[in-house]
Amino acid sequence: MKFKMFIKVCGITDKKQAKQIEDYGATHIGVIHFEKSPRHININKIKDIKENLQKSKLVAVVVNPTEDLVKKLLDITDIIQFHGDESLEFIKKFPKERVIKAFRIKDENSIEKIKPFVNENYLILIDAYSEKEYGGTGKQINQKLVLKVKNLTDRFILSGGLDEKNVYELIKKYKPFGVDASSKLELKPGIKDLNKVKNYIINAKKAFGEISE
Ligand SMILES: O=C(O)c1ccccc1N[C@@H]1O[C@H](COP(=O)(O)O)[C@@H](O)[C@H]1O
Repeated sequence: MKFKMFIKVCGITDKKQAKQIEDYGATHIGVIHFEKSPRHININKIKDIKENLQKSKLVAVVVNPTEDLVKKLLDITDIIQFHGDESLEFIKKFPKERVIKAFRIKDENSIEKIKPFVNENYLILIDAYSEKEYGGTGKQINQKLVLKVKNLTDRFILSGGLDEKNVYELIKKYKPFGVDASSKLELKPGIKDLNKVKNYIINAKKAFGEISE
């Protein structure tokens, strides 16, 4: 299925919240399967969330997983978001249309690492770099580096510190293929503030021209 726009809300741990966020119009719902994250949920909880969704795609976020784990997650979700240091060789083992490769953008060298994936037409996501955590930090990427990614490809998902207040402006500025937000929309890790989520989705839809301003 092709999406006209890509609006993802990540770090969901509760099936009722997942359904509500789908009803607000998110095209993608993200769950974290990484034990070191405060948003980690197990396979059974992921299945529960998937069963409760109708229109949106379920994305499993993983960090340096084994091949077996990815296969297990592909059976119960739609897309795998590789958010660690996975090699191109490793992610080539899985169907390209079901893969998002995330990059934590620190400096020019980070941009170089993206190139082979862009050349092979992978859908990429860019997030801010943190020394301590792999993601979900609420930090934004340096502007100049976002523009360098933009020079490489238009087909990228912008992430890192997005919320209901900045998403409109950031979409207008960088014209990404899609957006993704997590920690800035939370009441506490794993639990979303649904008002913020609703406004984030409305503002993203306005910026993508999906609804009138
Ligand atoms: O959210 C997490 O805990 C997490 C853990 C490990 C890898 C990725 C994680 N989240 C991803 O981080 C980005 C940005 O999040 P934020 O909006 O800045 O909080 C997003 O793609 C999440 O999927």
